[in-house]
Amino acid sequence: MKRAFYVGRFQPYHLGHDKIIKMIANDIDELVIGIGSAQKSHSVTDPFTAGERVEMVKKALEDFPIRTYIIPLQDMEFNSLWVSHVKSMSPKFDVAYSNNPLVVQLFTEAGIEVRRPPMHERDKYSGTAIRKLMIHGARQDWEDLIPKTVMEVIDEVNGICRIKRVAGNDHK
Ligand SMILES: Nc1ncnc2c1ncn2[C@@H]1O[C@H](COP(=O)(O)OP(=O)(O)OP(=O)(O)O)[C@@H](O)[C@H]1O
Ligand SMILES: NC(=O)c1ccc[n+]([C@@H]2O[C@H](COP(=O)(O)O)[C@@H](O)[C@H]2O)c1
Repeated sequence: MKRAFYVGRFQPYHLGHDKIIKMIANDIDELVIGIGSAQKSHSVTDPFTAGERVEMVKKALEDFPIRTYIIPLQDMEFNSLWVSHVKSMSPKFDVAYSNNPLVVQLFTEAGIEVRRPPMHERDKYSGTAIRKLMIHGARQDWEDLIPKTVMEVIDEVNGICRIKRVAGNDHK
């Protein structure tokens, strides 16, 4: 039985994440998804709470073929202690998947195997690009970039109004 770990901020969860997570599922038996920077919300770079992001991921993976665990992870001041923090919060895992250079470095130094999944249409599927469109674009500019269930979570919490307000734009 092979269990993997995948971490992201998921601000918001988008179809790039979805494609990669579904690809990872072919190689492993169970997946732990870490919701990174769990303490952050209500900002332009991190608009959604950890709870909202848990709901996004959970609903997006409703028909996922393997068992998943979703765990919120707060950031720590000490990068050198982060892997211990992750290990204490997560079910045990055998391999980590990430493209974040710091995450790759910290896991590698801790002796944990890291696999780097390919990027899927990164110009389109990027949290930063999607948040920009949410603030400055029309709904049709970004709604096809996230799963429908994620859109429903964002609507339920009035997320577009929130991100526009914290960005200082007129939210109407
Ligand atoms: N289009 C994509 N294809 C494959 N992997 C992706 C894609 N976008 C993000 N990832 C990966 O998913 C993980 C989680 O990323 P994260 O939640 O920060 O998304 P992001 O789109 O990079 O967001 P942001 O632009 O806000 O940093 C990272 O390892 C990241 O490299
Ligand atoms: N010192 C720390 O708290 C530490 C170190 C490495 C990664 N992280 C977190 O892991 C997540 C990595 O996700 P991304 O690949 O989406 O950037 C982020 O939330 C990041 O803050 C935290």
